Amino acid sequence: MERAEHSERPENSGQVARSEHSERNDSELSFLDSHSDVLLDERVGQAAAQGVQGLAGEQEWEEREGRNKLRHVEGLGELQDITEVEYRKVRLERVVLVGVWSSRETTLQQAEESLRELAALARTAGAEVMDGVLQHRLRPDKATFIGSGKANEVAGIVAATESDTIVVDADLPPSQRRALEDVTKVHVVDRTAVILDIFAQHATSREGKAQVELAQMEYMLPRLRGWGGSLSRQAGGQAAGQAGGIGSRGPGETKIEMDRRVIRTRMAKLRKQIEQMAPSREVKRGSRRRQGLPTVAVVGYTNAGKSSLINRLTGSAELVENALFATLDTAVRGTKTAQGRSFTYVDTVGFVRKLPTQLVEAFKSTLEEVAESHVIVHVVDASHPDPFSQIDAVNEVLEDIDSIAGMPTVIVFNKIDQIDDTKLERLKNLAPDAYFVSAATGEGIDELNSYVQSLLPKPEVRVEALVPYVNGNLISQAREFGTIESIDYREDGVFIVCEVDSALAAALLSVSASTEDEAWISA
Ligand SMILES: Nc1nc2c(ncn2[C@@H]2O[C@H](COP(=O)(O)OP(=O)(O)OP(=O)(O)O)[C@@H](O)[C@H]2O)c(=O)[nH]1
Ligand SMILES: [Mg+2]
Repeated sequence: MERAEHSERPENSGQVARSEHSERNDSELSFLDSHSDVLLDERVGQAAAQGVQGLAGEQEWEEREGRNKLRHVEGLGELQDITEVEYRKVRLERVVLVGVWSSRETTLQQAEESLRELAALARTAGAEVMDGVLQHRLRPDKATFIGSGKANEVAGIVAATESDTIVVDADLPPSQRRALEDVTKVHVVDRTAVILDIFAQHATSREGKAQVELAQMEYMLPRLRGWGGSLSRQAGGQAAGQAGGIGSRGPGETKIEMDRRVIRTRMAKLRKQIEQMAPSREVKRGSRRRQGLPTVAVVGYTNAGKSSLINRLTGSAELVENALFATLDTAVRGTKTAQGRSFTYVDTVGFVRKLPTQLVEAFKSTLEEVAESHVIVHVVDASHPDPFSQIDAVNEVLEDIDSIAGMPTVIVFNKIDQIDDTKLERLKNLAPDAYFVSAATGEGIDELNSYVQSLLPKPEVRVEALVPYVNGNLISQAREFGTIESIDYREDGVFIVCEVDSALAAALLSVSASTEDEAWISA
């Protein structure tokens, strides 16, 4: 009777969890406590949607449906309807992970690694991972993904661990998900839903939030029928046992239609909003371009240490977290070369294998930043068991950007403080051109820094000019945006030899006291 447990738990909250699961540490418990309120209503909603009959059974169900109906009668604003939709969103708590792998496609190690990554994703989304199982089979079962026998086994694990959700390490078609839910009697979500959930929790900018919400709705739309299926089954189940099921089916289906309409309207609105926000991003990038600032895009798999590395390289303090997708909006950090020339690092959103297609749009702003950069620093976690597969996953995405062909790229293995010399040597052999650093200890950072600086595009025009002291601002601009070859403070002005962009070259020449043949320009 894990069902009764399930719907009972909200009332009990964290207190019971503490005595039942004394192996949990306090921080986990306080984490649970802080979430229990939010989850309370969600759970009841999920229980209903999954066809779970709680202690109160039919009564509770009817009350729930009644509340839904009532909301619809009152449903004046979009907001209320969206709240209805909201409770269908993923809320993970105690999860069991399930993966299927075939030796035709991967190795056991890779499959395990993928499941471990899914565990990290689930934890980042706020779930507690109770167990993870892999099944070796040629291809997923058409009906239940893992086959009905294994599904029953998983149902056993779910019951034993008192889990409330199964997370499948794949993109699960709605029909398979429904069938698996039928057998296991708990909520089943897939990898995409988990990633979307993380993004939804982490997005901070208006544009980021809008993009993630759009992606979530896109994901949800074709799956609403699935939820509807559960509702109808619930009605059918009740009809079989007791009377009165049919009445709850109608409203359920109507609700789904309502939800769909609401979702579509909302999606259209979001698309418009995002469209309107794009120009401001373009303006920001444009102004950097106009200033002639070279840009270094730092890309890499999530949690590789991109933000840490930028902090190290620029002395800034960006958010660093041992969580996947800590950075969800691209951030630009200004810094200077050893010669005082300004350039910027762009911190980007981390990549992940099997990135939900719905999120590709959200990644576009990151990709645009990469496309407009001058140098790419590709950060890899050297301590990961299979760093090269992460490199491949990132390259797969980068390959779609046309303009990066031929762009200077540096592969940087980070976190070398975490690996032993043997592994370091092996990596160095496998990637002889790469840089090996530790953002944590600072090892290798200076070499990387000067190499990156040497890759920056050279300002295209060489100028010699005698700049009057009143035009001192031009000298500082030359320092900031160009490279100074020599500078001589004379009585009649500053004699400067420098390389700058053509606009600054023209400005320098126009003020230059060029009575003699001292001021000249060479391309
Ligand atoms: N030991 C060690 N840990 C590191 C190093 N660099 C980063 N980390 C840790 O790795 C984790 C991820 O670092 P971030 O800089 O947030 O990684 P990121 O690539 O920006 O991650 P996302 O923004 O989530 O994609 C943090 O816990 C860091 O403290 C390193 O050189 N050595
Ligand atoms: Mg980051």
